[in-house]
Amino acid sequence: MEKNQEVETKNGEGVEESKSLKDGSICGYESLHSLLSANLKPEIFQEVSRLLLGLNCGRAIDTIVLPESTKALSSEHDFDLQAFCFHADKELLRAPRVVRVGLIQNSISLPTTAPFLDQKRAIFQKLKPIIEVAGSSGVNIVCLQEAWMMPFAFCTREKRWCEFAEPVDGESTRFLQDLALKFNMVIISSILERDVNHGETLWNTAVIIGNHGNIIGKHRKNHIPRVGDFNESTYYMEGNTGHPVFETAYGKIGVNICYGRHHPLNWLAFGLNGAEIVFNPSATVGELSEPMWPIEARNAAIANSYFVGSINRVGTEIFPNPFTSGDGKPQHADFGHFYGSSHFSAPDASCTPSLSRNRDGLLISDMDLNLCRQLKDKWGFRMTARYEVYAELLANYLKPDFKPQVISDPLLHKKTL
Ligand SMILES: NC(=O)NCCC(=O)O
Repeated sequence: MEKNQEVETKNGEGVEESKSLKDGSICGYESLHSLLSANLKPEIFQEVSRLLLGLNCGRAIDTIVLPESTKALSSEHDFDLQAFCFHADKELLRAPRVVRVGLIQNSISLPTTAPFLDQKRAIFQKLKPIIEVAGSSGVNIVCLQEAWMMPFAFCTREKRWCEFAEPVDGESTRFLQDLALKFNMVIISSILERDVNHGETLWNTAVIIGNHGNIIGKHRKNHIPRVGDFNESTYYMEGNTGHPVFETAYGKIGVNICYGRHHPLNWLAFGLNGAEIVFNPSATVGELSEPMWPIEARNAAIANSYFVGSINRVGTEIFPNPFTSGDGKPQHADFGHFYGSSHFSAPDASCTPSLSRNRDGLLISDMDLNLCRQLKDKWGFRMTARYEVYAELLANYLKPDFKPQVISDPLLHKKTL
């Protein structure tokens, strides 16, 4: 996107007005990367990128040049399209295991006042060409954002939004199963689930659709936020599916749904179960979490020697009835801006630039999964970790009579003479 000229306007005091709050851009740029690239001298930009994005196999992360016809489709359907490649070192006894992975972020399509069925169908219609571009670009595994099939209405606390919930084999899954089969692609679909066999209970669930259009399994969100307007505990309970890793045709994958990314032990559990890629389908807003966003996933990728694919919703969703945040501030009708910025992190501490902060997008990356074991061999985190010590601490911590292990300076509470 071109630098938005409006950003130059000054307010009464001659202070540059921030456009970021108005259109979701960063001072008129779609992403931090595009802002830096447009404003820094090339040699300085290169050095800044090295520090911000790290190096993969000793050099800046490679981009993949996609065909012009693919780029034309992204223009036609107005979504950001970027493609990268994570390499691994060549091994003597193992062939490279390169998979192509995609992340899709999107805004909702119709206002939240439209009939529910129209809203859902409009999202399907918007996503189809993006998923098709992923499929025709050879993407093996694609992950959609959290609760992609509905507006993120959990801020409202209104129960009528529960109508969007679907069984694991419901309409949204069937829509994606056709695409998975057509493109021989694994699809991770994060939905609001209605478990009809257990009293119509609701869950926040990722459905893993195999490349033959089959349902491999599901995972339910482990950690439910109780922060800001994320009133999700009004709708569903903490998940009961553990930390499953799904062995697919293209590698072992796990799904750490949104708020689970703040819990290092949640990330660890997917790693202990052998995940090679963990997806983090999310819905989060700028004011609350943007400084955390580039750090947590990257840290998880480093600490657990796997790849992470982070996906965030995009846009501002406005609801019919205003609500308050219980903080004494005025009532409002939206969550704030979902800032997109989907990206990949690798076990060697490198990461891709982020997708747009204010537009739909498809991020593609090739990744050689051999990098996971290579980083385990290099850093040995699995060997240097002291699981038995942590296990003992956690077991003690869970006891009602737990006392924190604090050794106080004996002089601290002595009266001075
Ligand atoms: N959907 C969700 O869990 N959001 C919580 C906010 C955050 O974790 O940034």
